[in-house]
Amino acid sequence: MIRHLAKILGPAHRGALRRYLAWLVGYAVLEGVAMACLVPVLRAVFEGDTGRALRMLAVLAAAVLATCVARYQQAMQGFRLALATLGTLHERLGDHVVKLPLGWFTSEKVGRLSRSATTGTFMVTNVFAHMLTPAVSGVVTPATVLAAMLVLDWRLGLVLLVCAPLLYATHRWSASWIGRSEEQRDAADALAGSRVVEFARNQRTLRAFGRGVEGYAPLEEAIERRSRAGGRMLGETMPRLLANGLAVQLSFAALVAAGVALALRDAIEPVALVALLALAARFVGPLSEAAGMSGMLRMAGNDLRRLAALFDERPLPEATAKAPLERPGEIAFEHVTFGYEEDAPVLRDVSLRVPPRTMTAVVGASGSGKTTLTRLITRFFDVDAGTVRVGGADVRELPTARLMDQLSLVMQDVYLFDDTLEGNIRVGRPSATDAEVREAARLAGVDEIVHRLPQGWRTPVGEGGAALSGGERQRVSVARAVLKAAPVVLLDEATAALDPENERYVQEALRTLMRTSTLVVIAHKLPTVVAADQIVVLDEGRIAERGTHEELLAAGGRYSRFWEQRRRSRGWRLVGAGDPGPESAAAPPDAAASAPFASSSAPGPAAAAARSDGHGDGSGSTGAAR
Ligand SMILES: Nc1ncnc2c1ncn2[C@@H]1O[C@H](COP(=O)(O)OP(=O)(O)OP(=O)(O)O)[C@@H](O)[C@H]1O
Repeated sequence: MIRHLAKILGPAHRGALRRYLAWLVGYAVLEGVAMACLVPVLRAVFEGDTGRALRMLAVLAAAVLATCVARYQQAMQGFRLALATLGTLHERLGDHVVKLPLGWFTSEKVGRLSRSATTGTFMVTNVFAHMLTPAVSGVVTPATVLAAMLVLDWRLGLVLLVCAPLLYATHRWSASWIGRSEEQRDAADALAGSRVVEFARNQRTLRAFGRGVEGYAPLEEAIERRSRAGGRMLGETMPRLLANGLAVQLSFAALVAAGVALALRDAIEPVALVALLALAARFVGPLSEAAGMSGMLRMAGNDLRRLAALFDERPLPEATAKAPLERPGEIAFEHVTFGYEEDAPVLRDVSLRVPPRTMTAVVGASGSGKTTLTRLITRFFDVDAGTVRVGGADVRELPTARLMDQLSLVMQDVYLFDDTLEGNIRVGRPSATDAEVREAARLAGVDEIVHRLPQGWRTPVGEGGAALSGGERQRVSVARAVLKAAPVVLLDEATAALDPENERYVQEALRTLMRTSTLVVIAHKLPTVVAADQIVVLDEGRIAERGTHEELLAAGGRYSRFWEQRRRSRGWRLVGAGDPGPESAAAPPDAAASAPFASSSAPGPAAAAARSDGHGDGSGSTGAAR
């Protein structure tokens, strides 16, 4: 836990952390010493030695005072560290994640980051403010009491020493069980909470399908799991708490038995025995307090581990020297092999040159590696073998900012900031003039949206662009790319989801972009594929074919087979899976035609393509296969 805290706080607070821990340990030792001082005081009182009693009382008072000072110091330093965490952790997290490769930002990892930035930060502050003190004094104070006992009466100290491993083992055993079951109950609580939110969020869908609360299995299951976890926690906690108590009682009984045996043989004075037993009773107090916090401590430990793991994520090596961009706008893949997992290449020995100001359409079945190809250009990940070049320079030798200056991205999942329409386009080039922003918007067809919106350019688009349709968001994204005018534009042509009007604007903007930029398009639409200067057909991570539309048709290979399929698909219709007849057609004939390279191996679950003559083979797939 301490190691994780040091990592989370960063080098700037390591000194403060060390000082805090020193005060904390000092406090726990002093607490034990103060308890031990009680023994000589009681002895002197019972023996009627007032002078010695007063002297020992003064020592006890000094020990108590020192304990108070140490307690105050460690509490203040703990609060200061908690405040420092609150003040700087988000900034440190931000500084760190901004250096991580873009490929790191999967939805799962972003979700984890968001949890760590909220509950994790809260937990770190809580650890300093409330948890570390009982956790440390639960070990250090009993150890000090034991040492004092050995000094004051080695025989009773020895009995305690023999009992200590039993107490420690029982404590660890029960704490880990209690912690685990509290953790499970907490996880079940969190799951039930998120299911309720999900249930509320999806009311429209659920009601549309006539599903009430009693019919929503994930929520029912989560509630059931939560009550099971609660019951299990009770069932598992009680016997372990009892076992813990029993170990304490047994140890105490052993100590009393040994003390009485010694007293009967006059080997110890009854007064001293009472005082030592009082000290022994203090031995178990901090242990019990730490045991009571075991669940919280375990959960805090998990949160700290997750936060520390975030700081362990390593950025890709950043180039310091600027490699010259000798061939601006050119992209080259030289024998590139890459896989997300070891020994599972997704791209295999890919070599490709995209000349400046040309358009390359990348096509291929779902999972063939099209998106991965574009991710390597943006250096989301580093290649396993070979080289990816942008503007003639190895992307690994370009500082991130310089590489990003060369690229514009228009991807499927367009994210708009909770800002005005204008502000969202300006993201493409913050220094652009108003006239340039308007021109980019006009080219991408955004001005047409502006006229319809109540506050025109100043209309807020809502978080994530919620106030706009998917097609409109895509147009804003294209406008950003037009405004940025980067030498290379990477575009995932998600136009399968666009209506004809949106699609027309996007196609027009593509033509504009082609005049100034190199375009690499993950193509879904035939007009894009046909207009491309070169078409790259990917098949299981390899370039299966490359050439112009005419060249590939003439070659009579995979591309021409897809083309032929498209040609025949003019008479196809989309029917629901399991639907017996072609007459329940759901899409216009050219819906299938727009996705010539949708997967033939994995047709979409919701729709299967069938020829209108009833001989469907599924290979036409859906237009929205991506
Ligand atoms: N972040 C990731 N981690 C692990 N595997 C991944 C990741 N992204 C993609 N893959 C896998 O890599 C392979 C290629 O994926 P990629 O997205 O490049 O294909 P694609 O041709 O773009 O497919 P689609 O047309 O369906 O989007 C697939 O098998 C996919 O499951």
